[in-house]
Amino acid sequence: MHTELFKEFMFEAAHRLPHVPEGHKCGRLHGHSFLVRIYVAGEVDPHTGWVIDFSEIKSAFKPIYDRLDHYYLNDIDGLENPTSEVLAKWIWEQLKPELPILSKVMIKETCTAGCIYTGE
Ligand SMILES: Nc1nc2c(c(=O)[nH]1)N=C([C@H](O)[C@H](O)COP(=O)(O)OP(=O)(O)OP(=O)(O)O)CN2
Ligand SMILES: [Zn+2]
Repeated sequence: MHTELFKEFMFEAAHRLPHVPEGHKCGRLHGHSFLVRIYVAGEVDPHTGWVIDFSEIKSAFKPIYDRLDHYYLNDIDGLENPTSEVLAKWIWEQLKPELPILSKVMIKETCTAGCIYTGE
C-alpha cells in the first residue's frame, strides 16, 4: 500500500518582499505565523503499519525550524526575497537530503494564502 503522510509545523518570523512595486504593503517589514506542512510518500511497511514514524519527520525538520523561528527571513542565505514560493523551495533543498521520501512542501503565510512545492 502506497500512502502520503504529512506533518505540520508552525513558526513565527518577520520578512519584507524587496521586489514588490513601490507602495505595496509587503514591501514593509511585517510578520507571519507561518504554517509548514511536510509531505512524504512511500510504501507502508507491513510490520510497523507506517511509511515512517512521524517523529522522524519532526527530527529532520528541527534544524530547519531552528533557523527560521523568530528570525528575520531576509537575513538568511537564500531567503533574501522570502516569498512563499522561495521559502518552500529553500525548505525542500534543506530537507530532501535528510528525508529522501519528501514529496511536497506546503507553506501558508496567512490564513488564506500559501504555496505547494513538489521539487520541480
Ligand atoms: N505569490 C505570492 N504573492 C504574495 C506573497 C508571496 O509570498 N507569494 N506574499 C505576500 C505578502 O507576504 C503578504 O504578507 C501575504 O499576502 P496577502 O494574502 O495578500 O495578505 P493578506 O492577508 O493581507 O490578504 P487579504 O486576503 O487581502 O486580507 C503578498 N503576495
Ligand atoms: Zn508577508
